[in-house]
Amino acid sequence: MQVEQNPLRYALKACRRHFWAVGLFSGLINLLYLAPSIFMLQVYDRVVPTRGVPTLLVLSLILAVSLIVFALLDTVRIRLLMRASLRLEKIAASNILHRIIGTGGASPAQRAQAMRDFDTLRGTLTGPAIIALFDAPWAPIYIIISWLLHPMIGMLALVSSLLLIALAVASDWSVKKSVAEVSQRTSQAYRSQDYSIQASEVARALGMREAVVRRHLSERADLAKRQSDIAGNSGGFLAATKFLRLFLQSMALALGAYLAINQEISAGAIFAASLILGRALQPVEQILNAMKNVMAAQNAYKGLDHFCRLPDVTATRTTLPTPRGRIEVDDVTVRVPGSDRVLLNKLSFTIEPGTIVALVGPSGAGKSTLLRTLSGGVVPDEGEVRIDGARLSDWNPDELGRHVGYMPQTPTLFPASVHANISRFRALTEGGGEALDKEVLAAAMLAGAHEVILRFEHGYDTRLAVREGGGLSSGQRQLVALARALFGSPAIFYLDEPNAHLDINGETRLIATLQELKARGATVIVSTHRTGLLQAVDKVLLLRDGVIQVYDDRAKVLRSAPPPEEAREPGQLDQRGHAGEQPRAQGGQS
Ligand SMILES: Nc1ncnc2c1ncn2[C@@H]1O[C@H](COP(=O)(O)OP(=O)(O)OP(=O)(O)O)[C@@H](O)[C@H]1O
Repeated sequence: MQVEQNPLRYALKACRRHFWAVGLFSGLINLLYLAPSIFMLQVYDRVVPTRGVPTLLVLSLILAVSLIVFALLDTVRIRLLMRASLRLEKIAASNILHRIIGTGGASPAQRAQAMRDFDTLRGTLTGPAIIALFDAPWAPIYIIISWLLHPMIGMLALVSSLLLIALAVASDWSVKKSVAEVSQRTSQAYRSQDYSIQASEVARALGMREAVVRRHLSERADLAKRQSDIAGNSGGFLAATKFLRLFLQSMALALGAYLAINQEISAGAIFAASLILGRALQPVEQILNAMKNVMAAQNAYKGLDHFCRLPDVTATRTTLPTPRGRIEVDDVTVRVPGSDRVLLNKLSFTIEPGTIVALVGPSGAGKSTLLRTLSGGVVPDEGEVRIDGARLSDWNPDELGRHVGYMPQTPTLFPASVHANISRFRALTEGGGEALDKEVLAAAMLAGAHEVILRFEHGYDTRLAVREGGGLSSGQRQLVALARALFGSPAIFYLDEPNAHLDINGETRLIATLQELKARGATVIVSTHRTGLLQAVDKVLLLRDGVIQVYDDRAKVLRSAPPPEEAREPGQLDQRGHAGEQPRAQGGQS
């Protein structure tokens, strides 16, 4: 039997029993809905003509019991749907979150949308839309009963149902495209608004507030216009449906009266016909009322189903031994997603375990892209990266991540304590304790971050704020990120400009850290624009426009004299990776 890879479909399949039960209960509920109509029929046709009070009592009792059972079944039906919603959360949420956090094949926007889509679907499972959908298939019962009352009443019920269904389909068809467009634009607008909130300080400082507000206002005005167009359109259909339902219900009464005058049906059947027809048309009206939710759920399902077709990042892989740190890059090409623009062009090189390599080159050369590719953040379009002979895709990402110390150019710390950040949230998966504290301290000390952290308001327990920078200076963030990279003594390090915000003391300390890593036999690739770090490295890899210009021993690269026409700041590497006269002094560590 083929195992379902798509977590959404798998979870929905796992809820199949709930849905079958809800379907069955819906059938019983809809049968019991007939009780008041039958009661009315009996009262008019049996009780009134015979003046049978005992019969009335018995009928009232039967009606009361039927309605109590009806209410109980309705409660159970809602509970079943709630359970299905919880089950969906239990089965699929973890896998979807893993994909959102762990997949490289989707844009940030798609990933942000995926969980919202999932919540929309879960919400729909407990809302009125789903009840209407489950009631709709039972509408034929009412048509059959109407037919039993009289074929003409049955015909009226059938035609009325078809009319209302046609209206529902037309309504769906007329707004479907705009609803999908508006929901996409709404999420884009929220994202761009979030971004502006983050960048509001810059906007204020540069006098851009008015312009930024105008930009969002025009986005909002466009959205509001589209939303009101949709609401107007759907409102028209809804009003037409209400009119038709009330009119047809009265027509059923009129037809009943006509048939009664001709003595084709009883007096009680007149009212029963009207009630039953009303009930037959109700689900269609309910669906139209809940159309917005139904469409949102449809779009959410489509989006999420598409997202869940991306490769499963939770797939189990064979555990490989701790890597020694041999990195092979074989013919790796990386392009801008969805474009032909090449960022890294057929790169091939090998780094032996225990080697420290400086990655240099002008801005935009592709250094960060290369480090992101090595760390698995970017999947190459061609070629492959191997660690100790195994392709990156053969490693379990979490297991390999434990042996990797990656420090991105923007430190990206999480809004949690400094301790939790450095320990990579290890306490959540393996529990905290003294051993973990020791490891955190060791990493912070090796990074030269210990004294800096002790000066924070609550030391290692200082919580980073949920805002850009988390309340730390750039240099402090970089030190904490370096400590996080060093945590757990990894075998491989990818450090992206770790000295960009460090003062001269910080840089000296970083050189000592690199030397310590070398002594431990770690493999390090460190990108830098400054000459200071070069004294601690074995090799230099010069990248320009995504192509390797030079990859050789440090001594050889530095021996070749810089061309006189390329003037540069002292301490700054030139475009060919050549060093200036002296390291550039930085301001005090912030
Ligand atoms: N997601 C992306 N989409 C489009 N272009 C990208 C993307 N990521 C990087 N680039 C482009 O790739 C090129 C290399 O960028 P990268 O950040 O790797 O350079 P870098 O050598 O690290 O530069 P710097 O020294 O300034 O940090 C740049 O031209 C950049 O515009």
